[in-house]
Amino acid sequence: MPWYEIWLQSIVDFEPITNQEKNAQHIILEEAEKRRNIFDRYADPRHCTASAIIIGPRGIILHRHKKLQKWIQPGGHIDNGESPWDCVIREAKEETGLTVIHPSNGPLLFNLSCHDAFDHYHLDIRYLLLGQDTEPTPPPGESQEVEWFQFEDALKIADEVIPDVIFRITQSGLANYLTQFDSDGQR
Ligand SMILES: Nc1nc2c([nH]c(=O)n2[C@H]2C[C@H](O)[C@@H](COP(=O)(O)OP(=O)(O)OP(=O)(O)O)O2)c(=O)[nH]1
Repeated sequence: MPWYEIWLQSIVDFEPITNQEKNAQHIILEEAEKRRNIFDRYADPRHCTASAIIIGPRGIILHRHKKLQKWIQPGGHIDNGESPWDCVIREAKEETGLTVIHPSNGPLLFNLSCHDAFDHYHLDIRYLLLGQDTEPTPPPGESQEVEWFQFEDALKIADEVIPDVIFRITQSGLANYLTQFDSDGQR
């Protein structure tokens, strides 16, 4: 995994803005120190997942997770050898049908969360992705409930993740930046 050291350094460099993020950073670094295979979902019940925080002129994408029956961001388990930043592009495409990209200066780590997930425990690494202003087209088999939400509506419907994420979007000035795009995602 040639990208592993870059990933690890990005977790070390991450600047938490909430206690939840700070605790998650601590847990992920502790696990990474113990073993290198934290991306392998079959190696240990405690493993990394990756999530896509997709934002665009219409706000943020959420989907109603089929098993959880909760509105959360797209994401999932990381394939063997895949980097978390490639994983989020793949999962976003598989779960929403949208074309999404990383910001022009590279993958942007945006939130960390450790949570119970059925019989395992996720160390979830969340990246900001940019989506164009088009309708989601989830393929058959995936949750058909995928929608753009204005940030204030996302706060009402989604779980605990979204307040931290929207706080970071607001703090960074990204919300203002997004309003400068037209419906094709062009400046
Ligand atoms: N299971 C679960 N996932 C969560 C929660 N909160 C949360 O943000 N997620 C995110 C983390 C990952 O991005 C994604 C994991 O979804 P998943 O367990 O269905 O994984 P998957 O898409 O790879 O599907 P599968 O192969 O396990 O069926 O959901 C939660 O409370 N439980």
